[in-house]
Amino acid sequence: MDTTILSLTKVYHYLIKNYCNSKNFYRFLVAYGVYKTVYYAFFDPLKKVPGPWWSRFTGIPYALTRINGEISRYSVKLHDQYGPIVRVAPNQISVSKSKDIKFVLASYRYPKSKEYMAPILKEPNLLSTIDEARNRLRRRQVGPAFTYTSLDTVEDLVLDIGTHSLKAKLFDIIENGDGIGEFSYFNFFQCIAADVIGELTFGKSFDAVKNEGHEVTKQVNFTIQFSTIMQAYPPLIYFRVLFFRLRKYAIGLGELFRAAIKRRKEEIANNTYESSRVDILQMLITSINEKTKKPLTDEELGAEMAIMLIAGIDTTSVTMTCGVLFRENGTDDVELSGYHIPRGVDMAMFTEGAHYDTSIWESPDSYMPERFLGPDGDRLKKEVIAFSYGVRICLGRNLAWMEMLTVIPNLMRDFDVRLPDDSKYGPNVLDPERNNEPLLLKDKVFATRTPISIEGDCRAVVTLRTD
Ligand code: HEM
Repeated sequence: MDTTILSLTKVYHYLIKNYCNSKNFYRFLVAYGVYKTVYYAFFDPLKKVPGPWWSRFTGIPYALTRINGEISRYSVKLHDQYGPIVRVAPNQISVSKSKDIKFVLASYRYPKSKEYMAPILKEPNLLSTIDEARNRLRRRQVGPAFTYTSLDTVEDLVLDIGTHSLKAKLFDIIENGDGIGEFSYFNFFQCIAADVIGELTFGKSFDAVKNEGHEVTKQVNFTIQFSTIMQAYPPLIYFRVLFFRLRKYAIGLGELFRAAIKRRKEEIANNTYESSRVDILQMLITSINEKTKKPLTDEELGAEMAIMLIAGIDTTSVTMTCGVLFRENGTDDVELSGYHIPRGVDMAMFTEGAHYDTSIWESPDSYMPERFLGPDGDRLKKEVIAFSYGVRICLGRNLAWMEMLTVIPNLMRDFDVRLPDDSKYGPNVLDPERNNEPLLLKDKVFATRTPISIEGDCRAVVTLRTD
C-alpha cells in the first residue's frame, strides 16, 4: 500500500512539474476549443435544434432554474424565443408542442429520466420508478383506491373534511370579526388536502383544518423542494447538510411514515386493526414486491406512502404542478416537430407550454372557463394535460377532481369571498408581459407551485352570503 501511495505521489509531482504550467494550460484550452468547434460544426447531432448559445456547452443555466424555482417562467421565455423544441443542454431538449408531448408520454417507450430516482429515498416508488414492471404492478396494487367506485365511499369524508370543517372554521372567523373575516386560502386548501389524503392513506385525518395547520404540510412542501434540487443537480447530495432546513422537514416526514407503518403492523399482529374501509397503507402492506415475491419492506412501504402525501397535498391545494416532466429517449431516434432527436437525448416535456399552444387554444393567456362549454368543449377538455398523459398519468386525478368540485362550490354557496383591498393582485391588476391579462400570483416552481408570499398574497376576505 505504502509503495503504491509513494509511486502515485511521484507521478503526481512529475505531472505537476512537467505539464502544469501556464503554457500547457493555454494549449489545453485551445485544443479543447478546437475540438468543440469541429464537433459542433460537423458532428453534433443536435446542431439543428435551436436554443441559447450556451446550451451547446453546458446545462448549468437550465439546471439553475430548477434549483431556484424559476424553471417554468424561464421555459416559457425559451419557447417564445426559439419555438416548440429548444436545446437546453448539450444532451437535453425542452418540448412544448402538445402533439409531441402526447406522443412521448403515451407509452413506456420513453421512460422517466434517471434523475427521478433522486437520492433522497432509499427505494424508488410508484412515481419515481423508471422500471416499467414495477410501475405497472404498483398502479395495479394501489389503483383501486382511486377508481370512482372506491372514491364513492370516501365522498362523505371529503364532504365532511372539505366542507363541514372548513365552513365551521369560516363561521368562527366571521363571528370573531363582527361579520367580516380574513383567511389564508392557500393554508386552508392545503389543510383540507392533507386531511383527506391522511384518511385515505393512513385511515386517519391529520385534523389540520380543525387545528389550523399540521406539520405534515410543511414537511411535504420542503421535501418537494429538497428532492427537486437534488434531482436537478445530484452531486448536491454530498452537500446536503447545507440544506439543513429542507432536510430537517424531509427527515420529519420519513419519521411520520415509519411511525404509522410500525403502528399498523403492531395492530395487525395484535388483532386490533379494524376498519370499514381498506386504506392505501393496508393495500400496500398486503402487496408483494415483483422481484422478491415477498411483502414490501418498511423502506418500500415508506417510499410509497411518501409519494401519496407528496403527490396529494400540494398538487391538489394549488391544483397545479410544475409543468416539466423529464423523459429519456432510450431506444431509437425520433422526430419531434420536424427535428431529428437522436437516441440518448434527455427530453424535458414542458406540459405547461402545451397549454399555450395557439394551434389548440384561442387566447391561451386569458381566463375563459366558458371555452370548455362551447361546441369545442369536449375536444378541449382532452387537451388539458396538467395531470400528465398516457401510461404515467396521475393516479390520483379522480380524487383531486372530487376534492376541487366539492370544496369550491360549497364554499361559494354560503360565503362571499373576495381579495382584500390592499391585494397586489386582482382582475384589474394587469400584466403587460401577458398581453395585459391579470397579473399572475408570483410563485416558486419546484415539482409543485408554491406562492412566494403565502401570508401576504393568499389572503381572502370572507363574509356570509346574503342573497
Ligand atoms: C390537482 C391535483 C393534481 C395534479 C395537477 C397532479 C398532477 C400530476 C402529474 C403531472 C403527474 C405526472 C408526474 C410525472 O410524470 O413526473 C402525476 C403523477 C402522479 N400523481 Fe398526481 N396530481 C394531482 C393530485 C394527485 C393526488 C390527489 C394523488 C393521490 C395521492 C396523486 C397521485 C399521483 C401519483 C401516484 C402519480 C404517479 C403516477 C405514475 O408515475 O405512474 N396526484 N400527478
